[in-house]
Amino acid sequence: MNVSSTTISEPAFGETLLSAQGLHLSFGLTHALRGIDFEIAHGERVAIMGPSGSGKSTLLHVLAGVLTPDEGEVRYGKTVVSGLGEADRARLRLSDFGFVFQFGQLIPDLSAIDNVSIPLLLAGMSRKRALGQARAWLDQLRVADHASKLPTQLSGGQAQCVAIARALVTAPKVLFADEPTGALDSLVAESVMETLTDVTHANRTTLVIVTHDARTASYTDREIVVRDGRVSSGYTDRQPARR
Ligand SMILES: Nc1ncnc2c1ncn2[C@@H]1O[C@H](COP(=O)(O)OP(=O)(O)OP(=O)(O)O)[C@@H](O)[C@H]1O
Repeated sequence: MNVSSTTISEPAFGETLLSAQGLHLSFGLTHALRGIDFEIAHGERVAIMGPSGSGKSTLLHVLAGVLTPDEGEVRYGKTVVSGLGEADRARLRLSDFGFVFQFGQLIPDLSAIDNVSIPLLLAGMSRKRALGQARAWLDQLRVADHASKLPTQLSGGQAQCVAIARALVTAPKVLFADEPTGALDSLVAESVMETLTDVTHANRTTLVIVTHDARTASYTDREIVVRDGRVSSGYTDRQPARR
């Protein structure tokens, strides 16, 4: 069972799924986004890169409908996300988007498998079924052996893989990740990125990842570089380090 109710009629693999047009956003006197345009295709894995304070996280939040731009438009399929009210954006995030953060933000008192099953239980799935699906995702993320451990008993990389499993368990169309490897040492970061890009590829999940780390970005299909709230030097297309 897929708990997500698809909000959009899904564009074909490779067609535009998410687009930003003329995005501007200020926080008081800080003009964080100063006119951002790009498109992301269904199934693409994209890294948003740039120096500290350039607007990467703000852009991710606007794309995901957490923040609304002052000017411009975010489209997800045919839906103008930036035109939706707060409640509709919250519904869209729950049904179609998944989120991973720098620190996994697992619930400390719950085992890995219970953490992963939470979104399914909240969506009304039976506990038995939710645990079965959670275990399958832990398996895909290569951490099924650690299912019964508490977050404090997991390594940083294992915890991040559990957090990714939790973000994917509802089968989101887009996974947004903000510095998912930022707290990991470089070898562990590579292993997490390899798993993350393999799993999103296998499930045809579009991946939008904010990172300032070139090695992390190298696992994606394309980089969008942001400087001073603008997309700098167009796009960098390349073959990802791993497929
Ligand atoms: N809630 C907020 N209130 C005020 N200013 C903010 C807020 N969020 C971001 N900013 C400002 O907007 C600009 C862009 O911030 P943002 O967090 O998007 O940058 P970033 O590229 O993600 O930085 P980092 O790599 O350091 O996380 C910065 O000048 C920041 O101080």
